[in-house]
Amino acid sequence: MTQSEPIFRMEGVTHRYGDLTALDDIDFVAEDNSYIALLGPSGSGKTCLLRVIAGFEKPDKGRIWFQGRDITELPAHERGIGFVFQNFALFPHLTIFENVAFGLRNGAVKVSETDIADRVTDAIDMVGLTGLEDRSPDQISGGQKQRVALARSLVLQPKLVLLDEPLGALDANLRERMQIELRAIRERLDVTFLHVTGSETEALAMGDKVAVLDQGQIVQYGTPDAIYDSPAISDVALFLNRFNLFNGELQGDTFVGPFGTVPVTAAQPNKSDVYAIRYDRTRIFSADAVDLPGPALPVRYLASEYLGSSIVFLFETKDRKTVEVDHHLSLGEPRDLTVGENYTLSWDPAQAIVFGKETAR
Ligand SMILES: Nc1ncnc2c1ncn2[C@@H]1O[C@H](COP(=O)(O)OP(=O)(O)OP(=O)(O)O)[C@@H](O)[C@H]1O
Repeated sequence: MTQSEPIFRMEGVTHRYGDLTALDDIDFVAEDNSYIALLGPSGSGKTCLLRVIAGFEKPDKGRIWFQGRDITELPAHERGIGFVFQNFALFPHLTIFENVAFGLRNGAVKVSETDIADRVTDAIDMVGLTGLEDRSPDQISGGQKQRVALARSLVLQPKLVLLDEPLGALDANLRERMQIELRAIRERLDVTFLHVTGSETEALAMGDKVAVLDQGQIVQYGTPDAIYDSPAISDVALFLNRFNLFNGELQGDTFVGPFGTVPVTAAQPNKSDVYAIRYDRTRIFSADAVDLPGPALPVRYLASEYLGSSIVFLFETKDRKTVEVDHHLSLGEPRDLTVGENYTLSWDPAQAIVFGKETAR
């Protein structure tokens, strides 16, 4: 992948629905030829952001540039930005071939029948559907419909394609396969994909970069590694679903939490005081262990779940908060635990991330 000039840029974009600010002063840049995942919880403004970029909604404030041109006032059909909807939105009365050809036949620029045939054939080949051209949408599977929707967009040779939860309607197996295919298809074309998802696993697996949206603001934008290793605020750590988060109080260079008072060397600015430690960095000790690597959190063991390459252990603190430990099986067999028994959880304090209303002194 090459990272070059941004193909797309928005500055200060705000969009309101009545009193509700769905997009709040968003600055966002998308590089040419890259896969960007847009992650956020339900209602954070993901769809609204895509609709504003596509031109289906006009922002109340701010400007949008695409391929060096200000497109803020340009209607959707003149933007040259592709859009793949979650529900595929195929025309049921048209064949697969005609569904893919639709944009070429109905676009502003007249395209010859020979060119239509060539481009549609190429696009259908690109998404691996050669041979199914004459079927109708009700004669193909969900995954194949998704590919037709993608081919219909790619045939117009856009430089930016917006995908709104493109894998949301597929079952888990197919979703994983399509994740790999979507990345492979994009890599073969000189195109940027902006892929909206509510799934942190999907965002981290697919994006060259991930933008995290929260309450209409992009709160973090970086590589999956950077987001995973250093979430900017505690809400990002929460969406990632890989951190135990403890509320408490940051007092100068100590944090007072359910594990007692522990020293803190640095804290990230946040709306509240939160201590975060990753599931896979939390370790299990017996209740009376003394030789701990760091803080001591007393817990009761609840249950475990086998996930193939790791085992997830669930515990409960005294104030009934669930705490998770991920034990990767490459580290060897985990210890035997008894449901209902007390244990101590601990971790290397250097691996914790502390968020605070005031930064640590
Ligand atoms: N047409 C509309 N009129 C009024 N409010 C709207 C409209 N569309 C969206 N909203 C509101 O704007 C906010 C952002 O909505 P949006 O659909 O962009 O969220 P989302 O992140 O895509 O959520 P989801 O993952 O559930 O689809 C929400 O609070 C939503 O209720």
